[in-house]
Amino acid sequence: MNTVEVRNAVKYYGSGNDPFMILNKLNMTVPPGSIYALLGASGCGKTTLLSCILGMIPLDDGEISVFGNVTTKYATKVNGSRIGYMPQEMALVGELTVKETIYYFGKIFLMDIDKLRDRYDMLHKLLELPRGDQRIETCSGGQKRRVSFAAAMIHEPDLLILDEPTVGLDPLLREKIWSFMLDVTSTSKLSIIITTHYIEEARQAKCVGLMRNGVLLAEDKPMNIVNQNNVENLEEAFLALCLKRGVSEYAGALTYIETNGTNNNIYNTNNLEMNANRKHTSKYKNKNVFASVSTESRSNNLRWPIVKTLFIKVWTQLKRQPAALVLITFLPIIQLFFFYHACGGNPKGLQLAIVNNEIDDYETTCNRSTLISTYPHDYTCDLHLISCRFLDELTDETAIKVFFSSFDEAWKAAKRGEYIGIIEISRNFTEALEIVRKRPEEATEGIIQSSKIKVYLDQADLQLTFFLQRKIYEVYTNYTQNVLRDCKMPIKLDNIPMDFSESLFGSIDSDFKHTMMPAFTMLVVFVLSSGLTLSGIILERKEGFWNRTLLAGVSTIEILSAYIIINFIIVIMQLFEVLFLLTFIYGTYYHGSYMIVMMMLAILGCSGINFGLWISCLCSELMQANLLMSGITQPLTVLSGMIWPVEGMPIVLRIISYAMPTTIPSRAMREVIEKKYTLTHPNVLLAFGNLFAWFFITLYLGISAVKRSKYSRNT
Ligand SMILES: Nc1ncnc2c1ncn2[C@@H]1O[C@H](COP(=O)(O)OP(=O)(O)OP(=O)(O)O)[C@@H](O)[C@H]1O
Repeated sequence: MNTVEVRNAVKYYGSGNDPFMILNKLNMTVPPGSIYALLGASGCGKTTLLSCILGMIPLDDGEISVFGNVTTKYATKVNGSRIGYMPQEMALVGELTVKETIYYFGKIFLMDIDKLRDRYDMLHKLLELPRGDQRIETCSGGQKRRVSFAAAMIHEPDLLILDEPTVGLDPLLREKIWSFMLDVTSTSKLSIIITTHYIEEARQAKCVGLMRNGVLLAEDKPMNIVNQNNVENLEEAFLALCLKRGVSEYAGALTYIETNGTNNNIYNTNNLEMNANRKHTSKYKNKNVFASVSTESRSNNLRWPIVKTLFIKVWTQLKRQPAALVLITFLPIIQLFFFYHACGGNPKGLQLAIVNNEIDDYETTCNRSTLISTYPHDYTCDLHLISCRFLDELTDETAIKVFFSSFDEAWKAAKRGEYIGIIEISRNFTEALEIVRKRPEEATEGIIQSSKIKVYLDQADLQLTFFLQRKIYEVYTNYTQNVLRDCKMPIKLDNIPMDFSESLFGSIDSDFKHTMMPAFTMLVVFVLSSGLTLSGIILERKEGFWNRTLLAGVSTIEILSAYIIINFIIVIMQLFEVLFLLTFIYGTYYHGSYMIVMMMLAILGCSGINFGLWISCLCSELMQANLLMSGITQPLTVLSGMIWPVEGMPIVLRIISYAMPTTIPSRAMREVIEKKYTLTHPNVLLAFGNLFAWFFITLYLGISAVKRSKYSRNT
């Protein structure tokens, strides 16, 4: 039985309307115990063919069998441990050492530790590997290639697929590797498929396949090919074969021609005709009906030794990136620190232009005597230059007063942006107020207007305007209440017949940041856990390590488990940090249950992990994923009700907002904290419903996306 047989393999790349043929009814046979050298110009489809054999990408038509397992519509499974694969790119993890890398592969193949040690020592010597404790990121290109080769060989596979293993190696080492391969293939059933650009080194192979335009021009012993073409060496034979075929480089330049599918070995230029028409109407076009052989995980269950190996690998990677570790540890604290100190504080240093027409000079006129309203000797309560009293209440805490002698001047200065507003008091302010207070029947419209303090505020900055309105109102209330108190009148007589002194929940002087804190904390937890997951997975997929691990027979779920466990630990650590900071450093008052808050944040963190998983499958580049996450974070923030109450949004946005994982849960979290709501309260139950829905939906999206794009496209 041949180790690999490829029959009439057809493979296209490109979109449905513009497919580009890479394999054109290609046939290939790899006998057991042999080295098969696949030669061909760059871009002719060698890697594509190997990927099809490995089951990383499906054929559009044809059949591949590996160890006699023929592909069908549903991929035939081959035990991953029977195959060793060295991809063209390094597909190694920079943070691991040489020894850790090779041991990693040994362990995911569940090798016995003594055997693993022996194999490592043997390969270390044979391949002249760098020191075992040297990190991969510090190895040269050639050293990395040798480590990658050793990793593919460590478990003594039956089939070794090597994509250009000897590039960048010195001739002596190349020779050493070839003699090793010749030795093992002659003494065992090991078959090796090797692609190489060094045509002459392929001389040593038992069989050579010369590939061009999506077909094998020839497949035979090197000497036979040389002899049949009456040339001196393989290079000349390849040239001669190419000249017979024509000049076009790619299979895509050919029109698909049906053949009888039996041209197994030797080139056949007659049954494939050149055609300038690149597009074609093949009945197989983009059908992807045949999946090729795919390596199989050796068990459907989670194998804990493998999960442990994967976990150790992710953890080692993490701890060897100090910057990432510091960020992961301190980012939530940093974000909360900025939030806590930047939000909710009272604006300071605002300047108000004051035009007090009642007095000429505030400093000299408004003194202790003008601040007195009652005269105990005759028990009267006559107001005197009462504007002084109002302005005395208006302290720098609210705004810095800058006096102007005319309204015009103040207006111009405010228009120049020098002042946030103007307060204007009329010339006969006290008199007018006395009339309104004591003889309201005499109060004309003019008198009423004069009795008012006019405030002009810059409405361009609404936050500041609202702040000042509130503060000026407080100043006014203090001022009237003090006057009433001096006059021995009930202070409740101040002019708004409403009392906001009692608060239903929370403190009357509740800080704005306390209101925003739950939504902000939730956003931090969700976005950080997503970001952490997606960056780890995208990098792993991009570097090809993901594919390599899958091809070793590890299941996607096992890889994901390691990520999920490690990210879950990080999320929990971050939660403790956040709660510690909020409770002990910032003294956020927690009346309610810590446990409920922790549970909410933990479920949200897990949803974030799932969400990151999903995004990592949608984007192949980290930059794309980061942009997408930024795009998602912005509406998540705006719609969370943190910046503006959800009740103020249009109905459609309100619905979207309530469906977000941060709106209802953050509201419930605030209610747990301030109103001591328990798990049985409908709002808390609703929040848990929302969080669990997010958890399960994102889990489904994440896992199904990972399964759909099992192998990353970057290899
Ligand atoms: N995912 C893809 N989508 C579209 N085209 C692709 C894809 N992967 C490869 N190709 C194209 O298919 C052709 C064959 O690529 P492949 O990597 O198989 O060539 P190769 O013979 O291995 O080249 P090299 O020796 O340089 O590695 C190339 O033209 C390449 O650009």
